[in-house]
Amino acid sequence: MVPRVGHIAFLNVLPLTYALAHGAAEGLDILRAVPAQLNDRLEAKHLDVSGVSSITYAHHADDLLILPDVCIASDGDVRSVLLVSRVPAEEIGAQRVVLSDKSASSHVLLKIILHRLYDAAPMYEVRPLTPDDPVPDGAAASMFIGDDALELYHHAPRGIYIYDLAREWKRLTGLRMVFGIWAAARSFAATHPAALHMVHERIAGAFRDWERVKDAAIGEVLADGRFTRTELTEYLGHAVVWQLDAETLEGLRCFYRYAAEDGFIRRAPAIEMASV
Ligand SMILES: C=C(O[C@@H]1C=C(C(=O)O)C=C[C@H]1O)C(=O)O
Repeated sequence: MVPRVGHIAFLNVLPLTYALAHGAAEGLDILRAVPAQLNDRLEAKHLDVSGVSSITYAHHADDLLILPDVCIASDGDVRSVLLVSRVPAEEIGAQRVVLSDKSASSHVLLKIILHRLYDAAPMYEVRPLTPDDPVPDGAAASMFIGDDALELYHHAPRGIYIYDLAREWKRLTGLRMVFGIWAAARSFAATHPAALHMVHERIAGAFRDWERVKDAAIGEVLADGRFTRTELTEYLGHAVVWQLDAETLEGLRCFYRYAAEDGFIRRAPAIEMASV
């Protein structure tokens, strides 16, 4: 049996991208896609294990288990999850806000932040977005994630207000924000424990190896000229946090609690980890 594994096609998981390109993909069937697509594929049982949005687990906790040790989080500024606005956030009110169609967790995060910190209740619309046209006509603001957001962070258009949503979350809660997790289908975990162990070890091992390979890994992605070495070094392992430890789990529990309180999920799920 060849495990079907979803891989997030963003720089925020470069340690794993690098490992997969250097041997760790052997014996795995890898699907590379943005989080929203991987969420759908894991929910539809077309994948056995995947990097997904943390909010996906809250919607499907009966079918999924969280993999221990690894996640995509930040402790304050993350740089790649942004509200990009024509007006200060205090003035968004009931105007239109466009949400990136690549995301799911950050939709809920933005709604929590705008509701709790800025007393706003916008009309939300999910659409594809591009950094060339950061706030489409007719909208007051938009929300970007991933490499496009990181590009806007480093090349903010004139006259546009940029809010780092992980910084806003830290201001609201004092906690870390967990955007992404790795989840396994419960049915796969029950029937293929050895394969699950192998997949988890490949993923966790990639992040353990990061210090050793990071200069080479960053070197490989510099060629497209989108980011500098300094930008990527600061982003990977400083802004982005990959350890799913007790402190990070506290942030995840709080995210689920607020999401439930504000009506975006039915209830905060108990966090159940896969045994690997
Ligand atoms: C920090 C990030 O976290 C991501 C944001 C996600 C979401 O909003 O659903 C899901 C997975 C992560 O890749 C990012 O993409 O920049």
